Amino acid sequence: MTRTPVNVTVTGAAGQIGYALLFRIASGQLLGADVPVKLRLLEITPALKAAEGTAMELDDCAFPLLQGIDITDDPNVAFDGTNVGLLVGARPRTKGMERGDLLEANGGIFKPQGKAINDHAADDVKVLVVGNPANTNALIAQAAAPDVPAERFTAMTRLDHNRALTQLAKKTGSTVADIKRLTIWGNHSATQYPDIFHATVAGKNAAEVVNDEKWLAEDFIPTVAKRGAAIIEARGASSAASAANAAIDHVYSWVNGTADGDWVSMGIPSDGSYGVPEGLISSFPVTCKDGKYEIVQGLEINEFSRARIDASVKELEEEREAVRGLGLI
Ligand SMILES: NC(=O)c1ccc[n+]([C@@H]2O[C@H](COP(=O)([O-])OP(=O)(O)OC[C@H]3O[C@@H](n4cnc5c(N)ncnc54)[C@H](O)[C@@H]3O)[C@@H](O)[C@H]2O)c1
Ligand SMILES: O=C(O)C[C@H](O)C(=O)O
Repeated sequence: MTRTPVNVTVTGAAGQIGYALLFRIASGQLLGADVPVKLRLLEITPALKAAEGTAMELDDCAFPLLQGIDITDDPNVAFDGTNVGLLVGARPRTKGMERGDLLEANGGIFKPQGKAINDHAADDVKVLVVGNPANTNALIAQAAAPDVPAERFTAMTRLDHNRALTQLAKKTGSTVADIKRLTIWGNHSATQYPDIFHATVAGKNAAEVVNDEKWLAEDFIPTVAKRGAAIIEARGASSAASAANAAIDHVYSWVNGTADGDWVSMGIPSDGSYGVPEGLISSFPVTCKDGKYEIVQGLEINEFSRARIDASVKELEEEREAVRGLGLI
């Protein structure tokens, strides 16, 4: 049977993450090796030509699953019939810009995009916000889309999750495939909390295998939380291929499910679980099945973890207050 193509919209398509992402989507890695896709590329007007260049290269790959590419600078066109929206394009922080300025500039992007999703996307639309500050940008887009179920708006913390997997594997002399049930809590920012207390390494409790709270507090957590800045320092540009890879992982898990006995981290609207105020888009451990995610319940949160989750959640609350003050939500 011929499958109906899935419409995937990528914003910021001419940017560096866009370049690392589009070819993987078109090759079937986002949704599955048997799922045809149509791509919609949204860019600002001056970057349309660059997006056209990328589209030419996509054509030149002759991907069997790629059934069309549209390029536009109009969010209403870009999100028309969209099933999966990857909101990558954002305003980067520039010199002299305060956090409030950044939130305001991004409000100008994510509010109209949220409205366009509300008015034009397919009923089953799933949204992943990658553009920073990702959690609060997702909140802005979600607030502008009251007709779309709130849980369809998610923010990316899978890159942090993947970073934490590798750091823990290195510390324990294992491979990432040996590690399960790791969690990123909170904001995709330096306050995030990578939690290994429920994780396992080859079936054994990771915190017990590590048995080194100093390493956890002074090495592992800051290394993961500040990895984005370390990449910028080393590369002279922010992470791109690893960010695109995490976006692929996030959507693939959401659509195709998580492995039995394991979970992933996603920034999702809180239902109040683990004391995270309802509605904040915060990272949680989730399992996915049949295109839906569920927060893993019943985890015991020790004092060490509680303080760190609370600190990151406090930052998210402050961001929410700031965008509320700007009339963005
Ligand atoms: N959540 C994460 O883990 C994570 C990881 C890496 C990067 N990021 C963030 O992802 C974003 C994109 O990163 P990048 O390296 O691709 O940046 P980039 O500057 O290379 O590309 C961004 C693109 O977005 C476009 N853009 C700007 N405003 C737009 C709008 N209104 N509509 C459509 N497109 C628009 C720009 O023209 C540009 O081509 C940044 O905000 C970055 O901080 C997030
Ligand atoms: O840290 C950044 O500013 C970029 C990105 O969010 C990352 O985590 O690599």
